[in-house]
Amino acid sequence: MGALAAQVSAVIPCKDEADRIAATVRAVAALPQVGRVVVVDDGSTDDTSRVAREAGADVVRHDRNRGKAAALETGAARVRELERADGQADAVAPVRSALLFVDGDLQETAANLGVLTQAVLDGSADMTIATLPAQITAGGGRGLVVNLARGGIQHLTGFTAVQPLSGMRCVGPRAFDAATPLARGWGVETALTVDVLRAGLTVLEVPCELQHRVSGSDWRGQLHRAGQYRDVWLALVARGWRPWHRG
Ligand SMILES: O=c1ccn([C@@H]2O[C@H](COP(=O)(O)OP(=O)(O)O[C@H]3O[C@H](CO)[C@@H](O)[C@H](O)[C@H]3O)[C@@H](O)[C@H]2O)c(=O)[nH]1
Ligand SMILES: O=C(O)[C@H](O)COP(=O)(O)O
Repeated sequence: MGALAAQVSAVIPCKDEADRIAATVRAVAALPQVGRVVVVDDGSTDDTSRVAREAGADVVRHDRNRGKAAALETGAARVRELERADGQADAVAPVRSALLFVDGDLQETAANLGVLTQAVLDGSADMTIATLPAQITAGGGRGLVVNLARGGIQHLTGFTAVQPLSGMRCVGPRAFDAATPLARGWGVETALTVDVLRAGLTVLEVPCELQHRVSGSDWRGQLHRAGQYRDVWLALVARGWRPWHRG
């Protein structure tokens, strides 16, 4: 592994992404900054693990579905385990790489994630967050979850996030420590932003040409949003947000 590639480790949480994960893994692995790609199969009922392994990822599997935040924690722990093993082999103290959190459904567009790493590696930000362009497929949301997350983050930190739910992030070691243990489920991104800012660290949103699978307006999509709303709400309340006290 070259010096540049040792600096970033990708963690890809996945639930039933067998159709998309191979392209995502290959695109991320080809980024010159990325030294490892860890896929966490979060209790998929399809072939996600096998396909990810065949595409070249290190794969860890949850026996049952535990949610995105748990998958990210498992992936981060796996990265540190691999780093410790490397350190022992080389008889040097392990270097903690920055973590690149990547959703499994980005496919080839994950090749554009390199722009997230620069500010973290040069020390000008502790965490970067990708902002996505308009998506080719229209989504079915009304902005309820996004507005909840944006308003809560703003209230708790003063920071206005353009895309507060975006899961594509490059997280430096100090930022990850500040946000650990991660908030559960879909609350993880909102809580990461709050915790990292409250630790006095720097967060930067970076435009990134990504396309992902958007949630529709059918019952499945709305159920998904209800879960997102619950987890974001819980993460904000756990951090002291009290919407019922606002005058
Ligand atoms: O129980 C689960 C469910 C999903 N995933 C994976 O998590 C990623 C994001 O899930 P997805 O269904 O694509 O989320 P979105 O509806 O697109 O959600 C948006 O909002 C989420 C926060 O609510 C963020 O995590 C996402 O990055 C952002 O794209 C994907 O790789 C999934 O396979 C898990 O690991 N475990
Ligand atoms: O579709 C989306 O953008 C997310 O699921 C969030 O939903 P929202 O539109 O209700 O904020």
